[in-house]
Amino acid sequence: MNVLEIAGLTVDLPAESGRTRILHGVDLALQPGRIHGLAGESGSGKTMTGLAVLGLLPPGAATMGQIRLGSEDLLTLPPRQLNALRGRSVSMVFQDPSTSLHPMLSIGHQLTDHLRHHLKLDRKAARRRAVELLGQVRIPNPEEALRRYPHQYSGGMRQRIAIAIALACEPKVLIADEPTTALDVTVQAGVLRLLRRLCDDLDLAVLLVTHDLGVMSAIADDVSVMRHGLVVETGARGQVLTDPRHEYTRSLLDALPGRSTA
Ligand SMILES: Nc1ncnc2c1ncn2[C@@H]1O[C@H](COP(=O)(O)OP(=O)(O)OP(=O)(O)O)[C@@H](O)[C@H]1O
Repeated sequence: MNVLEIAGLTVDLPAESGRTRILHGVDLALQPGRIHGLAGESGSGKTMTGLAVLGLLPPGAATMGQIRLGSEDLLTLPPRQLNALRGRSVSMVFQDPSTSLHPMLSIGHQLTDHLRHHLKLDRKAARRRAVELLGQVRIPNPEEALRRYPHQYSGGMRQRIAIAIALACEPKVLIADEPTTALDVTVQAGVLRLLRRLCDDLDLAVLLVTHDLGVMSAIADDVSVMRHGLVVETGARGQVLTDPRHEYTRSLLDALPGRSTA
């Protein structure tokens, strides 16, 4: 069963000479408890696909197609309803956790604000839930962490905290856009394992945007490959990464060091 279904998504952005089409009819389906990797070269439209789901495309963007979440088409929802949905049913983790965490506010402040705003929890309940969330993403001493500030944590820990905030409202869908790209290689594996565990435990549907096929082969269940604003190949990870059908996927794999599908 698909929790999120993107069908024929096109996105036009304003350009000097009128409009430029950056997505040309993207099809993509996410299932609960599965990580769907979205690969492709820089500029192929991976990030724009994620932003379209969240209704966060650049100003002046025009869309066609459908993004179905349950019975709703996110592309036709009025802004207020889309706002309510964002961060609740669908949430996002970005490459650089310092862009999603406020440097001047304590971790507790940021987490409880989010919980009180979206879930209308009282102070005590929000605090309890915040401690639980920090434990879930394996932040040591969650009670104490509430009083600390983002700069007191390493990049990997900050990304875990950003993931905790993204999960605060128990979303059905998590979009993770290059979540480990800014991290040390040694820390990357831990964050990927965390995403895997959360996906399994919470039955989350995860869209993992990454240009790194190594990351993809480590944790994705399904893989889609984008090129020039289109998904050119979709399938189970094993099939796409070992027996690609599309020539472009083959060329991406052949470009990996020490690897050839020929
Ligand atoms: N704010 C913007 N205004 C206009 N065009 C944009 C904007 N942001 C991105 N684009 C264009 O949209 C296309 C898709 O970009 P997108 O960021 O989705 O690619 P990507 O696959 O995520 O690449 P990367 O791996 O480099 O992040 C590119 O051609 C890009 O130049």
